[in-house]
Amino acid sequence: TNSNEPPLVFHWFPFIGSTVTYGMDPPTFFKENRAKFGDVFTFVLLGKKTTVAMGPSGNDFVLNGKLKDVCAEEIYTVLTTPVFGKDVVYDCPNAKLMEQKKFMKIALTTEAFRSYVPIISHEVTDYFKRCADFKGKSGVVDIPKRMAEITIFTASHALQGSIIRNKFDVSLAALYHDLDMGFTPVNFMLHWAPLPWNRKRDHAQRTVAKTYMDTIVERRAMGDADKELDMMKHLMNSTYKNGTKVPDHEVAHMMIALLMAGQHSSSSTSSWIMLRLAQYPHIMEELYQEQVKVLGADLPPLKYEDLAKLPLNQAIIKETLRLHAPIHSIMRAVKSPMPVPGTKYVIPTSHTLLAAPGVSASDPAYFPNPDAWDPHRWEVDSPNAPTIIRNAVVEDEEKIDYGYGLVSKGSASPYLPFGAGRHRCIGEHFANLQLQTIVAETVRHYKFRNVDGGNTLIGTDYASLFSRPLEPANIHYEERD
Ligand code: HEM
Ligand SMILES: N#Cc1ccc(COc2ccc(/C=C/c3ccc(C(F)(F)[C@](O)(Cn4cnnn4)c4ccc(F)cc4F)nc3)cc2)cc1
Repeated sequence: TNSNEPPLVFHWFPFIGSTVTYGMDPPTFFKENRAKFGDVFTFVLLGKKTTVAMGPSGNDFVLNGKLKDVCAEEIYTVLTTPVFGKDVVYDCPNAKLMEQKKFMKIALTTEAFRSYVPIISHEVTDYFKRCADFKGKSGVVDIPKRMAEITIFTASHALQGSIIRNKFDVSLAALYHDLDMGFTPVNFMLHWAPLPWNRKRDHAQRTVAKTYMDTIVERRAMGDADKELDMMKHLMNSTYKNGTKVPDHEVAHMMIALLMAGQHSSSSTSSWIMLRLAQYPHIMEELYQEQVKVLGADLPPLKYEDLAKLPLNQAIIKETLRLHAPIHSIMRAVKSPMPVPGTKYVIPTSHTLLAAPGVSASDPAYFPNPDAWDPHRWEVDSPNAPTIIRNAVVEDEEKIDYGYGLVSKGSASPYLPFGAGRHRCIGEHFANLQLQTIVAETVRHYKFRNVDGGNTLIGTDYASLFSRPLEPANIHYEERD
């Protein structure tokens, strides 16, 4: 390596480099090499020199990089464009993505959220009634499979509107599965290869996009009779700054992108939540008591306003995302040599940059007893409260507007499950609403515990694009009388 490049992780074979050790368990790989080299080091990932920049300053370096220095679409487009479709997200200039995020964000209003809570509650209750795996008063269930179904129904109905939800019968669900097959890290390399899953992906993308485009035509014909407050309706009526209306195919492709985003992130997170509640049944009991105390023993149907009155219910999602963030590696291409502040390193354009916000989220310097899943740590006076809260240093987080509203730069924060800066997530509030409603509804129906009654937790599968629990992950459920 040149004198001013970061240290290179030792590896035996060129091209393969550290791909396998990294790919099997990224967090361990990051932690072990951080101990050796500090917050900035380089490793070879499928023949590409990849420089990791960790800790709050590393997160800032990568996530708040200037447009002239770092590029997301160059890395991600090979993976996302065949799945989402052309002209959206990473298949267009960043300025166009910023406008698309503005359209998406405008549709995610409080008024829309108010209508989503009963929709999601109903989908969850209905699912538990219909699902064969939950038919007995008690039993064992493979929870990730069930949560994948619950999230696709709740997300498609709320985010995509009832017409698409009703089309999510067997056919669309099967097509969604084929689309999903193309959403794998192997396609960072083999996206072009005429492999069976890539042909299925391409057929599914065309078919799903056509279903959406037919629905757009259907709804346009309905005119004012169509009262639903969903994303599709809003995107159909959006116009770019240069005056052009969003074309139907771009609406369809953005809807697929949002479906994929929402599905993978929420089904992984909700699976981890349920596994953690089975690991710690007393927390599930506390959640139930919190609702009884705040909403009354008759537990009236959940409303949007109720969610803000259930702090432990909210803390469950925060704590689960702290230890189980679905996106463990955020990557950028380097477009011009980048000096790393406070070091002598200059990252050349031949490298890829990688941010791993999850590493600082389990750093004892910021989170005492970091590996403990302790939702109470988010209460201010808890012994495990994050350092930033304990010092009551309420950083007036720097905010910046990239064209889709003010977002926190998050530059000093050790907890960034939704990213930060230009590419920050716009689905955070929807995800929290969806997950909080699913959890609040579930604790009303069931008590969970590990099948063996112990307090172990299953391992993580890092081989797919979003880290998620290894499967099958069985838990024991018992109907709450
Ligand atoms: C627990 C749930 C979720 C988590 C943890 C999550 C996480 C993230 C992260 C880390 C990023 C930044 C990616 C990068 O910088 O390369 C991101 C971006 C994004 N997410 Fe999410 N997300 C979640 C749910 C959602 C949902 C429900 C939607 C849509 C309704 C969504 C849509 C997006 C979009 C459009 C971006 C912008 C990508 C860009 O600007 O390059 N996400 N998300
Ligand atoms: N051999 C081997 C071998 C090698 C390596 C490995 C493991 O290596 C890696 C490396 C990097 C990554 C990156 C994850 C990654 C990035 C981007 C996206 C995304 F773009 F898709 C997303 O952000 C997703 N998203 C956002 N919010 N919710 N979902 C998104 C944005 C907008 C949008 F509209 C829709 C979206 F859904 N998704 C996932 C995963 C695994 C294993 C094996």
